Amino acid sequence: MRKKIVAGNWKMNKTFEEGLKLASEVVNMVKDEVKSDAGIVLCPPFIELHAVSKLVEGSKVALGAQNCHSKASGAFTGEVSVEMLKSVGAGYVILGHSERREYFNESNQFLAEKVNISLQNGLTPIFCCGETLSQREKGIHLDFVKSQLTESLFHLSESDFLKVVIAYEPIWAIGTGVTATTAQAQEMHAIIRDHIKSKYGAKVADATTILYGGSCKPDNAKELFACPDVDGGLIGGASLKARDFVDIVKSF
Ligand SMILES: O=C[C@H](O)COP(=O)(O)O
Repeated sequence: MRKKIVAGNWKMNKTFEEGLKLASEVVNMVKDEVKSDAGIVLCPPFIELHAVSKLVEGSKVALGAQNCHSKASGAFTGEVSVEMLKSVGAGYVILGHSERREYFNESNQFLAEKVNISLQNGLTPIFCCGETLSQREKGIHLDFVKSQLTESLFHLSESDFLKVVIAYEPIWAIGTGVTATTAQAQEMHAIIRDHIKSKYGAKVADATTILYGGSCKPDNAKELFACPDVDGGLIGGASLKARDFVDIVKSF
């Protein structure tokens, strides 16, 4: 049985105090209300990672970063390495989010380097993929997403690939309030799984966790998570409210 996961990507939101308050609320609600063994991951901004790691210690909640550098260390002003992330207790790192692809020109090849260094240091990449509205309208969305996976992940050995979590995030659904329909989400998730199968075989494809992201909220999470190939969510806006985030976690 593959792992179910709900990860909250806070993006560039919450001051230090606000972040600690949100994390505490999530930890307390999870303790009282969540009975499932779904993975729960909080991905705050870098400056909150250390303090949030203390708050989640001993709970069901794991910690993730929103990015890392592709090199181990060195003269890269303003950047954060995987070793630093590990040292503050991060277990996951979001890579290839469409916002980083768009605003920081991150290419599939560059992301492959980040995937490699994350895996070498024991961090689980949450690798994001997804198409624009115009790609979908042109009917090239399925091939586009497949190429993102091929170019950033398919050089990995089977054992390394098995450590990666994939997040399908249609760009047109991110922060827009427009969610993919269950049919659209299921179609792409099945295509992704099939693409993995063509490279690594059915056993690996079946074991790969594929999350959905894009305006996922408490009122649509249940139907999205009920899709056979949707294994949870990468949540943006709704992860900024503890009640909403935990309600999404409870949607399995
Ligand atoms: O990483 C999260 C996604 O970009 C989804 O964001 P959203 O839930 O605000 O649409």
